[in-house]
Amino acid sequence: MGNSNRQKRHQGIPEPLSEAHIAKLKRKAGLPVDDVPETKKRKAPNGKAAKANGKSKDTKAPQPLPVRNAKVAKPKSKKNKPEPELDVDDMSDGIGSGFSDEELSGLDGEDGLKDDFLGSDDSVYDSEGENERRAMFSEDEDDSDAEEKLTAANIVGLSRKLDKEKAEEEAAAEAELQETLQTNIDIPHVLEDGTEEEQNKPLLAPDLQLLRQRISDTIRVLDDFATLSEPGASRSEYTAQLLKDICAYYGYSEFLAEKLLNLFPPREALAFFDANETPRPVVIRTNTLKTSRRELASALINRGVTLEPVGKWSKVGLQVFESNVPLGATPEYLAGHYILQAASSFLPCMALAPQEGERVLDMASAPGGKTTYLAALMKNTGCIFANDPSKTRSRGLIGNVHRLGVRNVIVCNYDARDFPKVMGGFDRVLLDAPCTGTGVIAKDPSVKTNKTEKDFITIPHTQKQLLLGAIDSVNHAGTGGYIVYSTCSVSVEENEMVVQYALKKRPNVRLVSTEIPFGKEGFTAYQGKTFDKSLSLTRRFYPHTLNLDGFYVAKFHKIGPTPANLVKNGSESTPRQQDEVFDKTPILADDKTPASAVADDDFGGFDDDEDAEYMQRAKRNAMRKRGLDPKALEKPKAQNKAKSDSSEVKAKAKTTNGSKTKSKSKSKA
Ligand SMILES: C[S@@+](CC[C@H](N)C(=O)[O-])C[C@H]1O[C@@H](n2cnc3c(N)ncnc32)[C@H](O)[C@@H]1O
Repeated sequence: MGNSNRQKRHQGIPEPLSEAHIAKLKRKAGLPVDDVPETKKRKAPNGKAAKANGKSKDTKAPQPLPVRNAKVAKPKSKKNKPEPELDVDDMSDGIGSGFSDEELSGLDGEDGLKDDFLGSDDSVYDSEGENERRAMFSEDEDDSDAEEKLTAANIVGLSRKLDKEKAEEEAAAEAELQETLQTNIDIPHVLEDGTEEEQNKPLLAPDLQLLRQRISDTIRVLDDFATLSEPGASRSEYTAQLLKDICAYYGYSEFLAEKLLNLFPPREALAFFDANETPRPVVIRTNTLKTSRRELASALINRGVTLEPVGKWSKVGLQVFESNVPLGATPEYLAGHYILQAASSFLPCMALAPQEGERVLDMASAPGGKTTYLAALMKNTGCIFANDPSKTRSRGLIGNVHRLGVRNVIVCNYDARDFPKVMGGFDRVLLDAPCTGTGVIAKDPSVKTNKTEKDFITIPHTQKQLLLGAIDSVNHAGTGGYIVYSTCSVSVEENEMVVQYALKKRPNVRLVSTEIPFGKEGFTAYQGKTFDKSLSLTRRFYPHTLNLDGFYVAKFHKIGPTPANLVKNGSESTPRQQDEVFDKTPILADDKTPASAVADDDFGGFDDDEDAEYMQRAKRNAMRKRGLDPKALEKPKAQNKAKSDSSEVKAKAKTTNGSKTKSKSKSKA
């Protein structure tokens, strides 16, 4: 079995829906059958080309003029390929473009996905051409025409005669077709009969096969509404029926099904709902801090694990095709040579592109899949603050950091909305935001029913606050100044609307390319709302096109400090940030103030006051770099002293109060 077939089976890209039935009906009615692959007909001897053109026997379709170069038929055949509205270009750019990874070649005997990833079969066009050429010189040709054919002078006349005949026959066929259209067309009966009350009765045991058929029929009608809709029925009636059936068939709340249905054209929506029923492939990320992909692949293959490269775009990802061993318990896993991770999780890290030696903040980091990837990209240099307010989830993060041999991470537990108050000056910030999870329904089907309208208000609200915090924590003047915002949701409320909000509230940031060469562009308009044009630089990833989790990635560049008055004046400011802006862009060592500029000129002279100012500035910078609030320096010494005196007294009092108190104060320390 080739890679592409395996990929299709395991990655669960939904099969395009069968059009055979409607094609049959259309042929019966003498309608052109544009969307049905004609593979079999093309292979038929003597290439009955009239059939391939969608004309039935009965319509006495004219024979086509002989075509010497059979390849002219090719574009037409291509047009006739089934069109499941999938992101073919994206697939070929991304996963499907062949993993000719030198590291892996020969390890599992697979060259990766081929160009026929979607099952296109160009070879049929060649065989069609061959048949047509043979028919042209066949002994069955009419001898009575032979003389005319051989007379060069008659060629023009003959050609005109044939053209005329052809035109007449075509006109007759068209008239017949119109007549058939009026009388014989088989319109699927999709809309439910009965009163509204009867229609709303829940189906106790829905017949899934019938439901599926009706969903397919409804989508066909919506695709070709003018021809296939019942007289007098409106498009919205069909859409309502589709929504109802999708809820019953896949088990979604009507609220969520409608939200998701609105994201796509109906046929693509069906592919999306189908893809949510199939698990995404198991993927492992090689921990390059400890091993290479080649070494890891060979070790796992020796253990009976069948692997495939995830894609050209990831030099570390390996897709697990089959495994007889538990992947979370192999010696390689325990030694930290890999982590089990969704391929989509690579994307925001790749977009952030942290550099060696930088200072990075991972704002919502547990359980650390992305933190540890960032650490590997930075080759364990620089410093990553891995934050997550959930201490329980942070245990997983700490476990991963240790297991994977990461040495440049500091774990902290803040609500990241407060982060700019805590510290700043980061070169890059990753905000992999908490979200509704509408991109990972395959992993967590409870999302189908447990997400309410309220969630799509409160969660985006938090996301907006977090994103402003991320922006205000970045140093615009250093090597980076980048912020990546990502969610595993496909909803516009959590993606484009959050990004649009940040652009409005922080004019000191711009969207830049994620540099991810696949995925769909973010929306620049949606349901009557328009967003900044630069939103097209953000990327949407869908399970039905790329077989990745549904995911969203936006990358910002900060080009200046946040104006201090901005939040106060903003009409939609969020409650937590109404009072102050905490832009922690640090004062750089080489910042010139008028005082220091004078000092430069006065080289050699010493001035105690000036030195004190320098020292104070250096202390403030050092505190910021250590993540401390430099305002603490400004507290009057006397007050500090009084405080420390009183705490000394308290501590002394405690030590005299027996061993229990002693151990308590020790553990506090
Ligand atoms: C999508 S998960 C992060 C996954 C993580 N980046 C990884 O790759 O392993 C979202 C995280 O946001 C955290 N979170 C929720 N509210 C938060 C807040 N106010 N500030 C920071 N993190 C928060 C959750 O605890 C959760 O761990």
